[in-house]
Amino acid sequence: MAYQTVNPANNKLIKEYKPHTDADVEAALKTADALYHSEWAKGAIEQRLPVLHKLADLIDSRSEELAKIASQEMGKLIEQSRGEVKLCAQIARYYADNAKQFLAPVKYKSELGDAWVEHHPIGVVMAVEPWNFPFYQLMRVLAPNLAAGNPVVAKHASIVPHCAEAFAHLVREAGAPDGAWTNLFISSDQVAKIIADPRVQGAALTGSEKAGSVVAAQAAKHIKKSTLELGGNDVFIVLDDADLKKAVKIGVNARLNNAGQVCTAAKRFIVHEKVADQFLTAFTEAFREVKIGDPLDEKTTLGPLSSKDALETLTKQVNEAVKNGAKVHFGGKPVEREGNFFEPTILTHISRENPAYFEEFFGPVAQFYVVKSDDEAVSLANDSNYGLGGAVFSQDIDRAKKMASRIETGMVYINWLTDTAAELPFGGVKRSGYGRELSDLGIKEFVNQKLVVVRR
Ligand SMILES: NC(=O)C1=CN([C@@H]2O[C@H](COP(=O)(O)OP(=O)(O)OC[C@H]3O[C@@H](n4cnc5c(N)ncnc54)[C@H](O)[C@@H]3O)[C@@H](O)[C@H]2O)C=CC1
Ligand SMILES: CCCCCC(=O)O
Repeated sequence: MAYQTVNPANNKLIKEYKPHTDADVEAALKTADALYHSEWAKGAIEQRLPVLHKLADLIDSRSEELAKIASQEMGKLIEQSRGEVKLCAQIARYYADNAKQFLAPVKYKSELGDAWVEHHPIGVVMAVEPWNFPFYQLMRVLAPNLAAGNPVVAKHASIVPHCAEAFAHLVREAGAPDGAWTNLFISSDQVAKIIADPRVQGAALTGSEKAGSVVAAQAAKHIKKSTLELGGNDVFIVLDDADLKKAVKIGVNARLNNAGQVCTAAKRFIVHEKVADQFLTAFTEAFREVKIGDPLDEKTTLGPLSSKDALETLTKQVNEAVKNGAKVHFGGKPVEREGNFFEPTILTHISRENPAYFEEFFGPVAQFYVVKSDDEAVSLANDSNYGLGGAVFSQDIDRAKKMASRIETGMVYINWLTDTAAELPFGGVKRSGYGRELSDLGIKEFVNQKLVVVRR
C-alpha cells in the first residue's frame, strides 16, 4: 500500500512517503524492546508522565498547523480538526494527571494474607489505526501505553502519512525516548510479522471488521491480547416526547460530522410515529442548508469523503439500497465537482430484506425508520450485527434510561450524540469489537494486573 498525501477536496497528490523496509521494522522492534526492558519502562511512572504534559503543551502550541495537516490529508472541516487536536492534548493531560492513581496497587481482602494487585507494562504493543481521526486514534493508544511503560509501534492508514509523521515527531520532541512510539509505513504482511514477533505482546486496532478480524486472529494465534474498535450502525432514537428542535440539530451534526465518517456517527434514525413527519421535515430542511465545499474554508459545513475509494464504496452502497427498495428522500449521489463529495442523503423505506438494513454507511447517509412504541424502537436498535454506541432523545429521563439499558451497545448517550472524552470509556460489543479505550479502563487493557500475596 502506497503511503500518500492526496487532498480529498481535489484529489491532487501532495506527497509520497517511502515505505519502511523489513530492516527498518527490525530496528524499530529492537529499540522498542530495549526500551521496554529499561528502567524508563519498568521503573517509577513519575519519570514517564512529564512527557505527556509536554506533549499536550506542544500540541496546543501547534494546533492550527496540525489541524491544517489533518484537513488537507483526509478532508475534515478545519474547525473539526481543531477540535480533534484539542481533544488529543486533553487525552495526554488526562493520563499525565491520572495514570499514577489508575495504576496504583489495589488491595484485596483475603484469608491467605496481605494481598494486592500491581500494574506492570507487558511489552511492545502494535497499533493499527484508521484515517478518520488521524491524531485522536493515535493519542488514544499512545497516552495510556506511554504512561504504563509499553512501547508502541504504529501503522497508520496509508492516506494519512503526514499526520502519522507529525505525531511521531511531536512525541519525540516531548522528550519520549527512542522506541516509545515508532511510526512505520508498512504493509499488512509486515504487520502480521510484527504481531508474530515474541517482543510484541499486544495489538490495538481501530478500523473495519475485516481488518479487525485479520489482526485479532494474528494476535490470538500468538496468544497475544488485542483490542478492537470497529464499525458501528448506531441508532439515534427520537421518542414522541423528545425536544424535536434539539433532536434535529444534534441529529444533523451526529450524521454529518466528519462527513459522516465516524464509527459512532448516528446512522439509523428511529423516530416515533407521532413525531416522524415533523422530525423528517426539519431534518431534511437542515440537510438542504448544508454548505458543501473545501474543508479549509470556515464557511463549509460538509467536506469531502476521505478518498476516491470511500466515495465509490458509498455510491455503490446507496445505489444497491435503492435497487433493493429504499427510497431516496433527499440527496443520494456524488456531487458534480472535483473531489470526493457526496450529497447529504436520507434513505427511507428500508426493509429488513434490503442488505442496507444491516450495513454501515460510512458517509453522510442517514437511514430513517418509523416505530410505534419504545419496544419496537429497542428491537429495531438491537436488530444489528454491530453494538458500538447510540443515542436516545426523550424529555422523560427515566424512560430514556430504561431504553438505554436495553440497547445492546457499548455506549448510549441520552439527549446527546455518541461522543468521546478522555475520562469516558469508549468501545463496543458484537461486531463493533471488544476492549475499551480511554478512561481508567483503557490504560488497563495492556498491563499485567499482577497479584502479590504475603502469607501471614
Ligand atoms: N471504528 C472506527 O473508528 C473506524 C472504522 N472504520 C471502518 O473501516 C472501514 C474502512 O475504513 P478504512 O480506514 O479503510 O479501514 P481499514 O480497516 O481498511 O483500515 C484501518 C487500518 O487497518 C489497516 N489494515 C487494513 N487491513 C489490514 C490487514 N489485513 N492487516 C493489517 N492492517 C490492516 C489499514 O491500513 C489502516 O491502518 C470504514 O468503512 C469503517 O467501517 C474506518 C475508520 C474508523
Ligand atoms: C468523536 C467520536 C470519535 C469516534 C472515533 C472513531 O470513529 O473511531
